[in-house]
Amino acid sequence: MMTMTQTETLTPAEKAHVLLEALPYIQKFAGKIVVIKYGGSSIEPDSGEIDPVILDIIWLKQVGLYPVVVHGGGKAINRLLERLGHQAQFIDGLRVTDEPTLEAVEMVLGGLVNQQLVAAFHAGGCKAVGLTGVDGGLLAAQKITHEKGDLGRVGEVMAVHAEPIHALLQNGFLPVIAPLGCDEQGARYNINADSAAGAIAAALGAEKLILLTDVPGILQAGELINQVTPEEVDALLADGTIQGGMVPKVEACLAALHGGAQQVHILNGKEPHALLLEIFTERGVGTLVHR
Ligand SMILES: Nc1ncnc2c1ncn2[C@@H]1O[C@H](COP(=O)(O)OP(=O)(O)O)[C@@H](O)[C@H]1O
Ligand SMILES: CC(=O)N[C@@H](CCC(=O)OP(=O)(O)O)C(=O)O
Repeated sequence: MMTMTQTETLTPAEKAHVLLEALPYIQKFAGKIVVIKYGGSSIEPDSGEIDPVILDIIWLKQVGLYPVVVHGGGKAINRLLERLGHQAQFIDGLRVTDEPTLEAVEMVLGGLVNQQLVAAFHAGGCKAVGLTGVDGGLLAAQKITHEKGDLGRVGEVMAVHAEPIHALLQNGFLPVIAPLGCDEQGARYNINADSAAGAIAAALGAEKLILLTDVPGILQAGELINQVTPEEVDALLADGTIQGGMVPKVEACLAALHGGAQQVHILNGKEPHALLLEIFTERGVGTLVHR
């Protein structure tokens, strides 16, 4: 966040310029849906300060965009599992989820992290409503079959029933969605948050999907890749440049593009106000995944 000292170094004309520079972007994006995935690696709950990411999202909403937040919480789940003496295990960035792990996942995603975020929005003067993909049948899921092993209660999104999101947006609420889902028999699943965000962005035909994480974007030999096509993503997956938690992220980007989202970005949520800089200035940050 810009401090008083920093803003005082700008002349009044420079301050006005900063505001005016945003005008065409506000005009372009007002009324449009922007799905923001807030990664567990960049969420720092209870840090004592208002999170700049929360402020940015409130700003987007205030100037007429329709943000939809999908959150992760992988690190917080790991912390709870550690306290319970349960070992966390991943295959290609997806958590192997046995029954006790599913309980921990539901407590952390549907409870702790979701409510921390909703409360933080509330403190910023923004009406947010927390829900999971189980609520209103939002995320219809089925068990994932993975070639490298049994992932247990991990689901893939088969359909998005977006009515609860539209109902909240139409009534002025910011949806804050935890990535859980269920099937028609009522079996509940742990869904990777990037995958959930990609499916939701596709279903909403979002103007943008923005994945916030703890790295500047897709890196190759330590260098940021500014723009990448689906074909280039396939090559980066095949040669092992993209691994671990970045795998579901790029797959979510491709699914969102394929499903009709207009622009897809991966940004560093720890870079102050990366969201505002990406949407409201000419300065592109992070990696743009484009057709
Ligand atoms: N090519 C790559 N570029 C950037 N990050 C990568 C790449 N390959 C693997 N990663 C890993 O992916 C991580 C981001 O995924 P993840 O830890 O799941 O974040 P989040 O919790 O924000 O979803 C990075 O911190 C990095 O360790
Ligand atoms: C199946 C699966 O891996 N689910 C994730 C859901 C949370 C998540 O994706 O959180 P981040 O975005 O912080 O990584 C998990 O259990 O960690």
